[in-house]
Amino acid sequence: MPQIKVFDTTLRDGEQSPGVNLNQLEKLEIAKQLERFGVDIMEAGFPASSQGDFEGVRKIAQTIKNASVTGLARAKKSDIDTAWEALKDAVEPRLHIFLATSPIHMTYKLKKTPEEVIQTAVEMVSYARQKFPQVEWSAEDASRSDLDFLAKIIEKVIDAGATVINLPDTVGYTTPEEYGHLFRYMKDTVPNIDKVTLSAHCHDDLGMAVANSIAALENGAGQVEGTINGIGERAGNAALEEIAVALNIRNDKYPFITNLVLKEIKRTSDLVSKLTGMAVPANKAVVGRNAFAHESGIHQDGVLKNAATYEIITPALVGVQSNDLILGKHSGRHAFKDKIEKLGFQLADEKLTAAFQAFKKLTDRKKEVTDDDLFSILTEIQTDVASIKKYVLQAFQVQYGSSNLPTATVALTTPEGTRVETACTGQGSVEALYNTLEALVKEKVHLTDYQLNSIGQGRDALAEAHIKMTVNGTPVNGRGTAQDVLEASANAFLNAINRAFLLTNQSAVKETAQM
Ligand SMILES: CC(=O)SCCNC(=O)CCNC(=O)[C@H](O)C(C)(C)COP(=O)(O)OP(=O)(O)OC[C@H]1O[C@@H](n2cnc3c(N)ncnc32)[C@H](O)[C@@H]1OP(=O)(O)O
Ligand SMILES: CC(C)C(=O)C(=O)O
Repeated sequence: MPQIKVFDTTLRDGEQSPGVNLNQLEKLEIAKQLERFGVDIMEAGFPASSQGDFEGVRKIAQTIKNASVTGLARAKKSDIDTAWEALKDAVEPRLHIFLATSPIHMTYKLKKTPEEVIQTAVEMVSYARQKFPQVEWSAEDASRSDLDFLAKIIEKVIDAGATVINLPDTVGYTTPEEYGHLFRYMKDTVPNIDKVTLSAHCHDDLGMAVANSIAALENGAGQVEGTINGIGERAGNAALEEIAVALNIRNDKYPFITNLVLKEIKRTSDLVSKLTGMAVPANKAVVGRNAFAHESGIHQDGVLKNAATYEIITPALVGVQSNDLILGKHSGRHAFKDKIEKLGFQLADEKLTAAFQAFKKLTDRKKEVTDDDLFSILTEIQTDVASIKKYVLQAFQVQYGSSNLPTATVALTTPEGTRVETACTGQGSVEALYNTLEALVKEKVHLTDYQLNSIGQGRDALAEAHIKMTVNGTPVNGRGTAQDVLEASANAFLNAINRAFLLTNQSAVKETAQM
């Protein structure tokens, strides 16, 4: 059975989702989880696009040992040089250069003739090969490019040293039949095509990204690109977890193998959703909350008699477990450390102590502490930049009644260490709380989105709030977890402001990432 390579771009194309901004610690946590998931290549960012992206790619390149780390570059020497500085310490430095080949992109965006595009692509790939052992070249908007022009440029770029040729459906326009034909055509037409791996990269604008990716594999692609939960520019990219499970369950039809560890799917999906603030729709294939739920009587009856009547994927295959009860109130540090390592976390001593204290505090308030609860606490602590001065919630109280005006009283310590407190009203409890927090902080904030979810099930489930706001005009996300919804909301508000400090103080993230 042909082995195909899986190229994850959650940290680059996925991060291009509107409203997503990950800091370096968060990117590093996702990268470590992608390594556990078994991706062959991970695109860690676009190093020339910002100092933060450069540092994030560099840290991931230095840390990840079991996957090839790559970064994106335009067909420009300065982008390639910057990418080399970020990637040179990777186990197998790899560059991803793109240049558009469709008439509309060449004419209006690049303002280049087709001959100039060929010349630039050839020069830049050969320049990149002087540094990088692996160079992927992407013909941006390949699916709307002229087939013969595409065949010509691909042949020349391969001669210039490209090792992978990617044919993206950049705007999500193609159909499975057309996209399959594109790959077959290049296989049959380009004389030196067997020297390289062909790669598929699909967007979901018409809801066909996964089907198109699989059509490419059936027609000669040896690599498939996508993101976790299908996040990405506009309607997103092909969802890697869906491709992985489709290839596994329908191996009779799609006889390809990958290095992916399917039981890491759920955890990878949860982590990406939590850190990006992009909730997974309940009905999403493979990882949605309802993917394994059976609601109607006839289905339930069938499943009770034989689960295979209505279940083509077992929850265990993708790592969805019945929430095991875990450590309790009287558990000690050793058992706790053992458990968190099984959950895939490695915490430095200081963070381990903080995690243990948070766990103990939770056992006082919550009857059952589940793997999901622990995962949430540990992710928060692992991605906390302890060295930065920040706002800390000291205490709060909200008075709410159907016949009086909701009022919140809040006490905080400011980044300078001063305790401040005040009270404000609002139309509802959250508004009263947010008005009070806004009155206490110096920054000018504007809330643009607010979402509340529960982690796990049951009345005592932890609450998780995700918000989007602008802080002094800069868009940031915030998230907060607590047993109480209002406390989770307050934490999310302060988390957003504290994360905004990080955008202006990347060195603090760098120090913490080194711990
Ligand atoms: C299909 C994709 O997903 S491609 C990746 C898209 N991702 C991103 O754009 C996110 C990161 N981008 C950024 O931070 C910024 O756009 C930067 C730093 C890369 C560039 O910023 P700026 O220098 O301000 O340029 P801006 O983004 O406005 O315009 C892009 C320029 O790159 C050119 N360009 C676009 N693609 C390429 C390419 N593949 N190779 C060379 N030049 C290119 C455009 O023609 C334009 O050039 P011009 O200024 O001569 O008209
Ligand atoms: C850079 C390329 C591969 C891309 O993201 C696209 O074309 O969608």
